[in-house]
Amino acid sequence: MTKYVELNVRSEIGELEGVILHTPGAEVENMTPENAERALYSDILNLDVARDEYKQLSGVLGKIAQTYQVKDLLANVLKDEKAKEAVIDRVCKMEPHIAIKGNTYCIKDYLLDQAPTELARLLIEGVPLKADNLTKFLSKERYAMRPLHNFFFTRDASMSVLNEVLIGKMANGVRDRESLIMQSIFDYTPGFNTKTVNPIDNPSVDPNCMIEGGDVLIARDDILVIGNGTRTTTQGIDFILAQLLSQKEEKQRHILVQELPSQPESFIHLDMVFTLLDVDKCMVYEPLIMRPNKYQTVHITIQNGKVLDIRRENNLLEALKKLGMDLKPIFCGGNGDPWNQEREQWHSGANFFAVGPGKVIGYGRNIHTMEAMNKNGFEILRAKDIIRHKVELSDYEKYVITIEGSELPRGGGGARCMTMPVRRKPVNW
Ligand SMILES: NC(=[NH2+])NCCC[C@H](N)C(=O)O
Repeated sequence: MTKYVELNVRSEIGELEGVILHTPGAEVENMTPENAERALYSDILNLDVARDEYKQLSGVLGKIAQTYQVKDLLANVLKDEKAKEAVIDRVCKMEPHIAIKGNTYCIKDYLLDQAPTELARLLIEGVPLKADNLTKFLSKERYAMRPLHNFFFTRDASMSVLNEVLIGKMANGVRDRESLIMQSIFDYTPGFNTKTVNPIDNPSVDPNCMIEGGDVLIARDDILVIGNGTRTTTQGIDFILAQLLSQKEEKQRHILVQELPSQPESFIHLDMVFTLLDVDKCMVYEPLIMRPNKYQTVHITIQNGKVLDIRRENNLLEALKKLGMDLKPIFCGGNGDPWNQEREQWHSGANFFAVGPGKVIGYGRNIHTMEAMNKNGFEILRAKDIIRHKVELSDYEKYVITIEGSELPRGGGGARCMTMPVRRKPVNW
């Protein structure tokens, strides 16, 4: 029996109680160098190695919190005939070619015939095109329904914000079905006891609205820090703002917006350059977050359903400090050498996932970052040693659990990108 936790996330660092994961499957290898870019990867991946590395992440998380696999959650939803039809209808609405009778790629009936577990697999791994006529035989497409290559980055397609789930409006069509699956999971799994908000269900939403979870950080229950770049547009942030305004809360709430460069691709999300580590520490890619540059920081203050104030700030850390969050930055790639900073940022060196205040997970390969963490009081513990009981987490107060990452980062992300927390304990600020 799966033990569900009620959804509630009010910080980036509160002790983790539940998290949604997706172990990379066949979808990760279903691409060629030529279409890796279309799949949003920096390179093609070796699945065996990727899975081995991933096991370190999921193994460690399994010792700390309740973990859920997307595929299991989805299969469970699909057991209900009504839910199954609704999910397939949603998919067909988003990818109409699979539903049009007579269309070469029509697979709707085939999908409806599948048992829950198999259907869940197909929805994630894709449905290969059966070459049973000339058009299909000559088609360059290998799939009637494309694989979701990026689903192991469960962070992006849905976001737990307090006790609701904001569904991502993905910047790239290849990730759209992920959002739909996440919405279906939360809509049809009563155990999470939550409500979903999906921009596309709102008829008046701006067509340029885009929001991905890698850009949305809950610094405190009254402060959202949101990246504005290639994946989350100003219209996306305005959608979130409108949601907050509609709640008409008496308490002041804040949105801090950080503009991001569009190049290189390792800057896709805010969590690639800024993550929270502890009540008083954060990880930064220093050239972007700390140094004066053209990427602006904007502070929006909301109260009683109104925008009280909207202004530019010098930088993110100063803005947070004004709100009572005085965070000491630790530099990705260490202090000093810009090459080390660039190299380690590229391999998701700033992308930490907190399992509690001062307790985080990241890639061990980024040695300069690890050295900086260690100098700031974090013990470096290998995930492998924890899984094998060579090291007990309870013996340490502040730590980084390191996972190996030679294949996983080629997909374009790190520990935060690969985790979608559903419940955290309150933080003692
Ligand atoms: N939260 C993150 N930084 N996620 C990284 C996602 C990487 C993925 N290849 C994409 O381009 O969408």
